[in-house]
Amino acid sequence: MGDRKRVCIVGSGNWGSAIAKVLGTNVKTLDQFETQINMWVFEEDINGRKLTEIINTDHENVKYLPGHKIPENVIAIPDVVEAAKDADILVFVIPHQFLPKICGQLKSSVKPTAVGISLIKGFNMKEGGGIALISSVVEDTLHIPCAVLMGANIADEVASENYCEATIGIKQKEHGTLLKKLFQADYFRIVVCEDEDTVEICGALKNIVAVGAGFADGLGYGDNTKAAVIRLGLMEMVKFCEAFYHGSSQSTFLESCGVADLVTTCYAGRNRKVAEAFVKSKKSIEELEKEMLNGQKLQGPPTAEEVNFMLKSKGMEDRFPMFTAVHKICKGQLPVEEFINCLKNHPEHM
Ligand SMILES: NC(=O)C1=CN([C@@H]2O[C@H](COP(=O)(O)OP(=O)(O)OC[C@H]3O[C@@H](n4cnc5c(N)ncnc54)[C@H](O)[C@@H]3O)[C@@H](O)[C@H]2O)C=CC1
Ligand SMILES: O=C(CO)COP(=O)(O)O
Repeated sequence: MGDRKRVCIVGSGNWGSAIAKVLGTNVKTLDQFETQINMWVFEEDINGRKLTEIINTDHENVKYLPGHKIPENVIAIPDVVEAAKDADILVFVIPHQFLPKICGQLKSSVKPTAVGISLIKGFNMKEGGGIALISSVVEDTLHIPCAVLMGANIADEVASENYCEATIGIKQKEHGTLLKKLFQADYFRIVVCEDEDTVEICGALKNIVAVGAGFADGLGYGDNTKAAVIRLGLMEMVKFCEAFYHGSSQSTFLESCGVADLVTTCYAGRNRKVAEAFVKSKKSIEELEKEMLNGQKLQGPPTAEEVNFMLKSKGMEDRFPMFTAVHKICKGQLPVEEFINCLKNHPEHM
């Protein structure tokens, strides 16, 4: 029993709650893990009841994943330090903009032998310029290794147990087998890949492309246009890895974290949906996020801003016309009607 690993899920939004279902179910039958999983919940009041109390009593996250039960061995805890203090495996799954603050709170309390895995899609802007991977924020702040899990994983579909795949990116091969055991289910198939940076960058960048796909939908273009947006987006993702993260393997883009996540998000994700409404309603992205997502967060627009922060500082905006146009449109610096024009002279066509 002493060797059983304790798991803590840091986050309980739409994806956090779906993954709690996967992990809570898995640990009940695996002797490598303790059967209780702590889940940190950003506390809020829902019709006079605390969300932690609702999850611990009714076993459902009624706000962020309604209609799906969370196993009763997943315990919701409102204090992140308390939730994480004995954990051997920390699963990070919160909107990326909140991660630095949470890591700051955890800084001096996580086990030095713990291992992290980030399911978070986005980057972190560095104070002195440039951007950092979310996994490296975890590693640098908590001084533990951090793997990533990315894939074509719309949370509600995973919670419904519809067959899908995901990619674990991990540099420390020795932890890969254990993490795969923890996450893999009959309907959720995992491939472990050592090209961790590329896996993570794919997950972050595809949300920018999804915003572009939503713009194309909102402007009334059809499926050929959407396919072109997806393809050019993929080319920019590949080029981004070549320019800034050496050693990417082309085959990583063929894993679930690459092409598959792009496709699912460009057809069925929240970024696509809100971007389409942005074109049709003329409201701001911020207003629409509040109106349409009931507390869930978009990762595409802030990621476009983070990427632009770096591209602009390096004078490289022209080499990434889609990433640049998405950012400028979200910020009101470019009319959305110009989106397709920005793609007509893409470096891919020169
Ligand atoms: N939802 C999905 O289908 C998928 C999401 N992801 C990624 O997983 C990450 C987490 O996404 P979701 O679980 O969907 O989150 P979400 O979009 O449901 O966000 C809501 C969560 O953020 C929390 N929150 C709100 N304000 C906060 C604050 N100030 N500090 C800390 N937390 C706060 C809320 O309590 C809630 O748990 C994101 O990076 C997302 O891109 C990845 C794959 C699928
Ligand atoms: O990352 C996702 C699917 O893998 C979810 O994308 P959205 O945040 O656009 O819903």
